[in-house]
Amino acid sequence: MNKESVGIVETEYHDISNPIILDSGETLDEVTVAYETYGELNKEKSNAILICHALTGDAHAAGWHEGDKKPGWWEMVIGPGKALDSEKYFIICSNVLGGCKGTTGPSSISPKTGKEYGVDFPVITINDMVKVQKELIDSFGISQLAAVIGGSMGGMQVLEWMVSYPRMMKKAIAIATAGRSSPQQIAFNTVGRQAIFSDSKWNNGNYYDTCEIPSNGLSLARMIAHITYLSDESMDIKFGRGLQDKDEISYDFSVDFQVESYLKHQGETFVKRFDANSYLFITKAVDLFDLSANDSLIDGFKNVEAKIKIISVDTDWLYPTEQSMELVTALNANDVDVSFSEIKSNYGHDAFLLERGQLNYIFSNFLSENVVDDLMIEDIATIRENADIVEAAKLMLDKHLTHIPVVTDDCKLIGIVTSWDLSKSIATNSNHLKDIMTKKVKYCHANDSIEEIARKMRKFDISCLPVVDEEMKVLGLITTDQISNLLS
Ligand SMILES: CC(=O)SCCNC(=O)CCNC(=O)[C@H](O)C(C)(C)COP(=O)(O)OP(=O)(O)OC[C@H]1O[C@@H](n2cnc3c(N)ncnc32)[C@H](O)[C@@H]1OP(=O)(O)O
Ligand SMILES: N[C@@H](CCO)C(=O)O
Repeated sequence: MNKESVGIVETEYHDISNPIILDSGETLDEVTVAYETYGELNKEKSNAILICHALTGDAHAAGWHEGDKKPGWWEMVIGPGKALDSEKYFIICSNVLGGCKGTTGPSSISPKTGKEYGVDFPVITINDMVKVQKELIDSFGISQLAAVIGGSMGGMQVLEWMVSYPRMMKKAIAIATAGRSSPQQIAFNTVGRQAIFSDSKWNNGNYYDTCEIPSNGLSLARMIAHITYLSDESMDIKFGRGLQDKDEISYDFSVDFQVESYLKHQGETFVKRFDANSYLFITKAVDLFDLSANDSLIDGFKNVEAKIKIISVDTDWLYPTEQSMELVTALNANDVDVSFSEIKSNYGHDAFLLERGQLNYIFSNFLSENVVDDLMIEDIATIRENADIVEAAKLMLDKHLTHIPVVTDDCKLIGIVTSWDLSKSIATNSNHLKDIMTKKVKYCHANDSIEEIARKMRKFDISCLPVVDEEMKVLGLITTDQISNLLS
């Protein structure tokens, strides 16, 4: 552990009080969500980032569980000073619905039968997983996430969030993923499921009260899947045609090659950490994933509002760059603010779990943005509503101003007066500020992004916005000149 880590963490549990109505039409009662958080939620509840995990991940994304030898699975990007900085953001990661790491899944006890669900667990979708995450986010009283981020199946959840809850996030990053599962992706998952079904110990999903689990089937499913997470190049670099613990080939069916031993190891370690029935339900959810509407991703993305980053990996043949480009094209067609980055890596699909430098760089560039607070002028003149026009004109001349916020005695914004309004007063022969000021004044908040308010100013053709707090008290002003200076 070092100072860049969030340190010792614990998984927490949230019980959802209402039933979850699933896409299949079935309902799930008494759903529990396992989650972890890193950092502090700020007063405005505006700094939360939701991390969505991939197929076999869990809520433990960062830090260390007491006694563990390895940190959480995305330790490389989460922690003090990293792109997902726990000193700046409140980071939440939860285990998905259907999982086996604390959130309700097939190995949980059904409240109806008092026994493990097994294959009586309802078929779930990525949308159902996101519904459960939304319940967790609501329980914190968070009305908008600063960002939702995830890779692979986590990226599918990100895309689902963008479509199902378009106003619930400011930004979204979807990595090594697709808007709909391709036939090849479905094919690999179905072979994995068949491997489990063909293990007699699977016993139609009823193995929880026996001491035998379908380890052969599950480990075979993982070995097949794991090949798709690597690239030919990375296998060649890691193993070549190297032999495992021998100098000569053995002319039998024992393990000869390092790659055989490696895959065996991946299969064996997987069965110690994952439930076979969860594997069935989660891979099925991935297969069913399809965000297109009328067979078109352009139609599917028509309501997206967040600012989006799509990331692919150049050697990922499971979720190839072309699928990411399909997302970018569909988002662009909807005028969504979307950008794209391709990670250069020989790791293949799993690069999103390994490429520390590139991920930190892309994330921090995308997440860091200037907010109004960084730029606004704080030392500003204000004027009371009952002031006369001469007083406003003198103030403008003395302080070289073109805009003065009009405020109540306790400094709450009620209007704005501009040099143009003063010229108007001569033409209309008005003496009182309240007759000429703009009463329906547009304003912004200190934590609004510069991009957002620049758009607002362009839309309403205004050159200056008062900045107010939650009680409408004036904190400062921001002008188009400042924004132009920043951009130049
Ligand atoms: C995304 C989420 O949400 S979390 C889920 C992600 N986690 C996983 O998928 C866990 C399993 N996957 C892996 O380990 C993945 O390969 C990664 C991406 C996480 C790690 O990749 P890398 O650091 O490149 O590790 P690599 O693929 O080389 O595997 C290392 C393991 O293989 C073992 N290994 C390496 N060579 C051999 C060999 N010739 N024979 C047997 N075992 C071998 C290592 O001892 C090590 O074992 P350990 O993990 O039990 O300590
Ligand atoms: N290897 C990762 C990524 C799969 O997409 C996992 O098992 O979750």
